[in-house]
Amino acid sequence: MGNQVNAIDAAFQRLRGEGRTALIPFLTIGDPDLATSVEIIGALEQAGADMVELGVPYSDPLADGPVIQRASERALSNARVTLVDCIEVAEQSRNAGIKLPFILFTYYNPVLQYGLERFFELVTAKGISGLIIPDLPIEEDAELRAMAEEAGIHLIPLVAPTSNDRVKRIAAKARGFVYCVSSLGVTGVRADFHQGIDEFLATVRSATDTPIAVGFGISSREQVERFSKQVDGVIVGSAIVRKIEEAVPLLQSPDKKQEGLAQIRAFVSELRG
Ligand SMILES: O=P(O)(O)OC[C@@H](O)[C@@H](O)c1c[nH]c2ccccc12
Repeated sequence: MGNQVNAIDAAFQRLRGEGRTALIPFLTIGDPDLATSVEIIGALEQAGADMVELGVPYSDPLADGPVIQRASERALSNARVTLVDCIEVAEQSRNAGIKLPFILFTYYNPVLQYGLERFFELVTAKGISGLIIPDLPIEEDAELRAMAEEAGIHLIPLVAPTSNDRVKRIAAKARGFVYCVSSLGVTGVRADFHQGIDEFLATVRSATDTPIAVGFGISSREQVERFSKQVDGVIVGSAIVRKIEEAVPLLQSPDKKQEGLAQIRAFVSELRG
């Protein structure tokens, strides 16, 4: 896998040529069930998403606000979704013809429980191009980083407005993109962002040639546009997960599922503009 062009890099190159900013949705896999997650990923692609964060539900999502916490609870209670299930959803989505680059999003514990060696055997050649582990700081990620590089999977770091001098160290090692967290605190829709957000994004931009993306709190077209001038990608999670939550009754009734998927597609199309 080492010498192949990573799909995330290819996507950013294409977007740069088109003068566009990547729209990167996040969803919790297994919410409301595994088969529906494949269909939702298809709807995200149809709506114009450029890559997608596949969230592994976790019992203790410390960095998540109430919307994503509820999504994890639904996935864990309905289908007891595991790390393996999430990687199988990635594979099923590929087999369904979905081309989006996949970024596996997981807290560190499920990976540790599964075992690093086994984890990388599991994810290799399953169509996963990136990995985000929000609670694995660069000071502790050497072993996992080496294994990710070996597997041709980009370990995507997060930087927060408080990272200060760490920004340069984090950005220098970044692969895929640097995930710039727009605000302090947990995930969730916001009306405004960290007061120094513009300087922060400029600092990250000047610290690396790797693409940078911003996430946390983004829920509208105008917010996407506001950031599009400063970054290469915009990540939207809670606002989309909330739409999925609202659509769950439709998604779970066979004759109304398409209507539920259409609602999600319409919201993401609106974000994309
Ligand atoms: O939900 P928001 O505010 O749109 O932010 C993106 C976020 O959902 C996604 O990237 C994510 C989900 N869980 C996380 C935990 C930490 C950092 C980021 C995340």
